[in-house]
Amino acid sequence: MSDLVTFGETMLRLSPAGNERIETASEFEVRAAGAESNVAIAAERLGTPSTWLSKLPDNPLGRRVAGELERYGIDADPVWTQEGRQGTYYLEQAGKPRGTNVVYDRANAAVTTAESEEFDLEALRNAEVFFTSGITPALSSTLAETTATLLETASQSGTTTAFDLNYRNKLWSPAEARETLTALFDSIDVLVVAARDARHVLDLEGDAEELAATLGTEYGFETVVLTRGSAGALAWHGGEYHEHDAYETETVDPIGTGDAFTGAFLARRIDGDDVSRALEYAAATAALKRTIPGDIAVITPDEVESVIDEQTSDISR
Ligand SMILES: O=C(O)C(=O)C[C@H](O)[C@H](O)COP(=O)(O)O
Repeated sequence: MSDLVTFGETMLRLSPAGNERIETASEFEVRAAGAESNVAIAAERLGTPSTWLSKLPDNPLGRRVAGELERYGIDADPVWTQEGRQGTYYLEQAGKPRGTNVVYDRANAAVTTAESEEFDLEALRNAEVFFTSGITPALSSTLAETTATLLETASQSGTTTAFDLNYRNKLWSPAEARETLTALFDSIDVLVVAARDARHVLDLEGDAEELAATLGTEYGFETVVLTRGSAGALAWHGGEYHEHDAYETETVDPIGTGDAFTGAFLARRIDGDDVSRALEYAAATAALKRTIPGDIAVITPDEVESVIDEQTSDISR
């Protein structure tokens, strides 16, 4: 039985080798990548047994995804189907002035037809925390309904529900996202949201404390975690604020930073840490993730502790 159950799409991520452009690249690195499996793996690596629920095409591409996720020790428990595609995304990483670009190829992915009856709802009811993100309901109207049903099912059974707003501009408009996502808020206990999305998507104003408190009181969340990139994170919990700076990091691959942060935060909350300590852990895990290629936080608890204790060095020998 897993303490954390997550639900969402995992794609194959294809990135040109050696900083080539997508247009001209002849070699692509292939990795599994998806917000909800990234969160499950980060939590699992920190000692929280985790299950990822999804739907994959029963073909070599789907098996490529499941095989990679299993390697990290999570219970990858997808529904297998003969219909639908394996979603992919192409990632071209670049610094200023170009910036990183993502090209999605995920229409009609197998997961877009996933309905709640296809999943083991007992796993969800027995979990400590159920997690999904704002990407999932953006993928199809069926998935928007399934996301709502799974959140309600978990919530009604006393499972804590956690949600990362994860706004993706290439999937829907802020107004569409606001309408769909705010309708889910009633069944969500813990909201993680980037400060820019709180402003841009949820249409809120104010500084970080005002944004978090407005969300907490207006929607009745137990905890709101506002992420602010290199400016750190702020949490509102039961009317109190907790803040943590971002740790210094040399970025090799920024993708998956938010998921690593959330996976670590949930793992530590499940383990009984208070919000401040969980934030510290989350910030350290996020900093480590940025030093690792791929979406996935391949980290250990000792490494996270070392970042917190500032005992990291250039060479360990
Ligand atoms: O499904 C999508 O559209 C995704 O974007 C999957 C992403 O690779 C991760 O969710 C990384 O997101 P961050 O942790 O915010 O960097």
